[in-house]
Amino acid sequence: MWLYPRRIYLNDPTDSDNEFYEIRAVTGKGYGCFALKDLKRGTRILSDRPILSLLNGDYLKADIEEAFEKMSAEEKELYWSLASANGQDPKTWPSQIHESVKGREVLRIKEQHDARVAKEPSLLSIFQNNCMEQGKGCAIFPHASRFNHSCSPNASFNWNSNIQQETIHIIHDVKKGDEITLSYCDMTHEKTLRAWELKHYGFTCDCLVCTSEEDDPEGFARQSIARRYRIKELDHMTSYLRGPNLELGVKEPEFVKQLLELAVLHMEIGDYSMRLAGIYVDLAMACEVAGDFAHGRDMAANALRIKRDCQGEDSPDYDKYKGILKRLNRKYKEKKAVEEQAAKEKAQDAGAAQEDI
Ligand SMILES: C[S@@+](CC[C@H](N)C(=O)[O-])C[C@H]1O[C@@H](n2cnc3c(N)ncnc32)[C@H](O)[C@@H]1O
Repeated sequence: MWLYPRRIYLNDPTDSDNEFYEIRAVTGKGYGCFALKDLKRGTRILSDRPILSLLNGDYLKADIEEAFEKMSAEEKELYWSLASANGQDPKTWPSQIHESVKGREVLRIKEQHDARVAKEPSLLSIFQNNCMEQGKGCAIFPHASRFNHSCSPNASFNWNSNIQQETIHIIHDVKKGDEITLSYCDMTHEKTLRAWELKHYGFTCDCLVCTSEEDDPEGFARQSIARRYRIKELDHMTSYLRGPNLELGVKEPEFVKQLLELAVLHMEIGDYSMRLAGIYVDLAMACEVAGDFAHGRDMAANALRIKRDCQGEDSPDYDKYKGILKRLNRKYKEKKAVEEQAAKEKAQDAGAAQEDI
């Protein structure tokens, strides 16, 4: 098995050097990644090292140029082979920057705009189109950059700081030949917002969620809109009661029901992400506060499974998730033992009472 690419490829984008997927040209999308075999949820298909990293997320053109100069000749060649979203129509972008935006941010916006509408690809236009988060900064990953977008993706990406690599995991079972996709935007957002988030990549998404018939009340698109709307509504209702405020949340009669509904909606739109894992963690904690350790451990087991499937057992905080499950398991067993002991004593008392009669 060769999960970690053994080399970076030289100006040949179709050389994936990976046993799980191959890279092929896709009409209208440049290249894309296609499964070489059936892949199960949770499979890590890639661990990728950055070729260019920036420590700050608010990078300027000069930061990229400086980092580029430090790269090897091979890496530079590879960088220029990545997709660029230049050549966009300036009329489709706002022509003014709001007066509340100041200093460095003004320069940043101008530089990025110029790179997008320029005729030729540039270091910046390529960076904008391919960069992924790396801790507090961002980076270019040679292999992870080849995955196309879908608003209902079958894989997810994550910077794993423990192993200092970008990982990609399958989040829905994939059939041999299927395209493997990531979501570049927040997939829980509604269509117009998603389109805005994707705008700088210079393409219009044609995935099933974006294109299916919206007029059909029973149709996939309508259901998808309704689900995403309800997710926003439930997020709004529950967010201030979650995490550190959970003890308050548990006192709200509808809170646990709302979190459960939120979990189901995320699964229905295919969002098996860390957000879903977070909902299950809160549900586990809420059950713990309420003394319902049986359901608590089920919720904690769901959270751990999603964490493992999206990020792997070597990801940061994996042990924290495991710890929650372990603690709830222990509390469940202790409570059960106390209940069984109480039941035994009650039965003995009843027996003794019988004998007295
Ligand atoms: C990170 S790159 C992905 C790999 C790229 N297709 C390539 O050939 O290297 C992002 C670019 O891929 C293309 N792309 C990604 N997802 C797409 C989609 N769903 N529809 C059309 N183009 C897409 C766009 O050109 C976008 O700017």
